[in-house]
Amino acid sequence: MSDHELQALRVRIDSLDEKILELISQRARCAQEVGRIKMATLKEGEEAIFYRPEREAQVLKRIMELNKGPLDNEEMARLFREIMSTCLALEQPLKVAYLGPEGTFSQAAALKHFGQAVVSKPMAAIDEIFREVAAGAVSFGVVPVENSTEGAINHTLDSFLEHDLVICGEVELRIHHHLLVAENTKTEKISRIYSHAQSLAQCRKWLDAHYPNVERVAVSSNAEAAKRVKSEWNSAAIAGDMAAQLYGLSILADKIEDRPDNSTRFLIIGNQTVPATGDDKTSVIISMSNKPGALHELLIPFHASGIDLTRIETRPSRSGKWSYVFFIDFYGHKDDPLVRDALEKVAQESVGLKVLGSYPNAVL
Ligand SMILES: C=C(O[C@@H]1C=C(C(=O)O)C=C[C@H]1O)C(=O)O
Repeated sequence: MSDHELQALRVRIDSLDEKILELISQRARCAQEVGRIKMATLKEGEEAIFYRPEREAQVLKRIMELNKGPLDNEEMARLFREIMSTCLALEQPLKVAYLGPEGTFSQAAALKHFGQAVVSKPMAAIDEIFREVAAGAVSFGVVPVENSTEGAINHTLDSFLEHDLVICGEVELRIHHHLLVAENTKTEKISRIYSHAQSLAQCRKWLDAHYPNVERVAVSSNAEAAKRVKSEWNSAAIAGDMAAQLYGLSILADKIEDRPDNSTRFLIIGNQTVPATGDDKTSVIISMSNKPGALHELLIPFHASGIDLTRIETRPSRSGKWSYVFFIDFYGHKDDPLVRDALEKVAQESVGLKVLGSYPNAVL
């Protein structure tokens, strides 16, 4: 390519950037106007809700449908995710609590879901995230709920039994673990590997093959593991890209998770119920009396209405020895007539039914 052609393309890019700049500014002014109308139409005692998860899901889906390349749909949606996040911050910066410290996968999930313009607040434990949201100190919380290799995150499920919060969204994150070391680590003398118990479990086979005799130490988070390695010459950590960058560690072995599709699903918890988008999921907790065939009976109304269950998890109910509650997720919104019918029947059969929330199916 001649210099002349290159120069012409750069002039073209400059002119396109000017148009993009003008369009983004116009879009931001529209979002500001939406905010102004929301404030003006507020009834007495009502709190303004600027963030609309259902609307954001629709905007992203539409962009993915309209996209003709060369950027793939996910990349394009991610750019729009950031534009929306920044526009929303003009109305009101969202405060979001996640499982800290900084650099955890929970933080990565929060930023993936809400975009970089949120104010994110690290919490020390899952239960504290629930409390922070319940107290109104943050608008939303991000909590891990299941991992494709290791299954349910029981702390999160149990917290739903103790708090009255609404699930407003979900986000799935591919989890890539790396073996990380600090500058001063003697890599041939590693005698200890730190990580969160979940991550150690997700890399069990790799560790058995490569470091069978090294002590595995479970700590409160991957980021905490990364932090510790900074000051110990004989240890390594298992954590992700964010923690590696944040704590200035280098990658001794990358993508060491046993399953290549290793992913974690996170839930967004808040106080607002989310209207239907036409592509939603619902999560419920059901307690049944402890009698033979209880689970079968409970599932009949879902089956009869053709509702597609995506997950069922059992936990001790905490209200009696050997009594259980079921966490069930399914496609559909609680206001869909079919879902409403099925839930009414389930309520009749069960001891207790609690709808945790209906929310848009994860777009990104
Ligand atoms: C602009 C709005 O408010 C927020 C910003 C959005 C955006 O930038 O597209 C979308 C939904 C809301 O989170 C709206 O409700 O439409």
